[in-house]
Amino acid sequence: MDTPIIHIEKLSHRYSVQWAVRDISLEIMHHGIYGLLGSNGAGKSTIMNIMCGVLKQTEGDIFIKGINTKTDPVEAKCHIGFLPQQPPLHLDLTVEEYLDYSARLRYIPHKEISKAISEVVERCGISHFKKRLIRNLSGGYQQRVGIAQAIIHNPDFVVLDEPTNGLDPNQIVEIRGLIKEIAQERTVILSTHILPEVQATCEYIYMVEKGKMVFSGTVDEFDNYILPTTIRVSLLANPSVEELKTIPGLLSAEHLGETDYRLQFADARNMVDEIIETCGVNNWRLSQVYLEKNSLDVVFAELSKK
Ligand SMILES: Nc1ncnc2c1ncn2[C@@H]1O[C@H](COP(=O)(O)OP(=O)(O)OP(=O)(O)O)[C@@H](O)[C@H]1O
Repeated sequence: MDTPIIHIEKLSHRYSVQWAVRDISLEIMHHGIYGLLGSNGAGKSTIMNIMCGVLKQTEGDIFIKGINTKTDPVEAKCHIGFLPQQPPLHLDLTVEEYLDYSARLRYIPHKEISKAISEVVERCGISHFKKRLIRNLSGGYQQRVGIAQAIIHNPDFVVLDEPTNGLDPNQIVEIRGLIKEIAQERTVILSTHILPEVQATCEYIYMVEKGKMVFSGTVDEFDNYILPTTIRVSLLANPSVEELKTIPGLLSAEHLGETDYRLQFADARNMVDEIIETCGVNNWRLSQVYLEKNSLDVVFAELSKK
């Protein structure tokens, strides 16, 4: 069997007396973007800091490509790239000087540093700013430099803590594009509490609340976490709500105005066929029918209560 890129086993962490992370386990086998979701104070940064070896866990183990971060931290860190919530930039260095410094920290052999810098600035779209002081770059470009330092040693596993925080909408789109590119050949875990970000970038979601894992699944599974119970229909024949009660399984119906109705079921997922059939038999002239899904905000709020 292949070795997972990251394997977390029963991770717990306590700051003095208070547990911030409790019994988290997960395993990632493939490249792509994985979202770590959770409200403020849920434990995301703590988990990420432990994954990257910035913080030593109270209990549990983390293996990066089979290497235990606790017993072989230096070897494990060769495979990890990290962009913390506060990018560790040196504002008075140029982009090139800073990346040279980052490369040395990553033990890239001296002869290979210049090539590594050229490749990473190209990849992150900052070649034209190589000689510029970091303090004179916009927030979006500073974030690109932060991502560049995280991947300069070509790690398989990259952790990005709220990578689009504080950026304007255009910069957010650009940084998301860059993250998608780098995730083609790596596993990227990013933390956020911005739900559209998860929808726009992630393939898989882990959600933590009060330090515990409350959800693990695909974005579609997250989307469908709360059972849809309502279906919207447009009926050109304008039947009365009373007449609609012949639809099998219907709990209640509401007339929303003009030709629009909301139909309520215990579980609305498989009711569309029944509705189409009943509308046909009664000649209600169905012109539109769709399942009303819960928004990601509603799912997030529901999971936050767990
Ligand atoms: N150094 C620390 N000492 C004591 N408690 C801490 C420390 N760092 C974090 N905590 C506590 O641990 C819990 C988890 O915090 P953490 O920063 O990991 O959450 P988070 O999900 O990253 O939040 P945010 O989205 O606000 O960054 C919180 O209750 C926080 O107050």
